[in-house]
Amino acid sequence: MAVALKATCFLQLQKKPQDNLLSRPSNPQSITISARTTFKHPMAALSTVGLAETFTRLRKQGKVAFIPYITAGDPDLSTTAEALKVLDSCGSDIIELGVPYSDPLADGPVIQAAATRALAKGTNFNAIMSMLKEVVPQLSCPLALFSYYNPILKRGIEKFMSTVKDVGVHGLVVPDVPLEETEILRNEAVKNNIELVLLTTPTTPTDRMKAIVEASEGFVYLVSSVGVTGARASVSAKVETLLSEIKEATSKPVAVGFGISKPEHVKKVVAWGADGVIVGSAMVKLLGEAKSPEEGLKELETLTKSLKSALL
Ligand SMILES: O=P(O)(O)OC[C@@H](O)[C@@H](O)c1c[nH]c2ccccc12
Repeated sequence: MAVALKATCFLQLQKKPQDNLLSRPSNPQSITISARTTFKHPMAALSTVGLAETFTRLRKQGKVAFIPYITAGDPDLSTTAEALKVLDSCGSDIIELGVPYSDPLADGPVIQAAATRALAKGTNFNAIMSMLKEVVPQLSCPLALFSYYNPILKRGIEKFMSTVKDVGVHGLVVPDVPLEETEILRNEAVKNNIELVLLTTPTTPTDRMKAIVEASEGFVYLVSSVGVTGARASVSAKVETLLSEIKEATSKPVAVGFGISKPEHVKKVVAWGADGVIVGSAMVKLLGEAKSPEEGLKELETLTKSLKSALL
């Protein structure tokens, strides 16, 4: 609703731009437009809101963030572009987009297979960036890029960060960067106004968890269970304790991922106090294993709506 309201306000302001550029809109909910503002796309101004700000807005509304993950280029990049729009229009609050990698150590069979298919199709970082340059201005929710550490080092941290920023990405998740090396990554991320999200797990020692939540930007990613990504029959009850321990250490929002694939999983994690729920493998499976891209997109929409409705 809030996004629709803001979009409506924004579109109203758009009606006669020459009248609105300098006037102060009467409705305090409307966005104040300065003479310097240039309009790329009616929703473009909305996508300038980052991860932390998104959580702040949702917290004020008493809402929990719905955060889907998909692998770029699976089944192909044009379907990825459409999937981002579907996920956005179905009410995703943040979207995680994975850069396919040949050695995805933290991923289970579903996302590993997606990465293999995407790489086999020739998906590469530059092609993903070109796609995002077109698609991000059409999204109303922020994007968090998912990449393993090695491709970032190979491209050069500075170059990687500035390229990602240029296409309008707000966040970055690097699941395999050692905490000791996040400082370098964080410095470059901050320079480019990118929010570097760090992960804590059920086996992370308390002191290390505290250092992670202290350094994490945007939100804290709580990995719900040991092992790799993949839909589970149920979400570990340990998440409840882990969430309260983290919330004692920080007021930053905490989103839970790994294994979440059904509405009942979402309800449980919300009841335990999560600020966001992350769903990856269940989404990736639908997109990558469907008979056609169109069918995959339809199934993606159905699953997103059913999981999102569990949040309301
Ligand atoms: O796939 P799952 O079990 O729904 O978990 C989310 C996960 O896919 C996504 O956040 C993710 C994709 N690749 C990762 C690697 C490490 C940690 C997390 C991830």
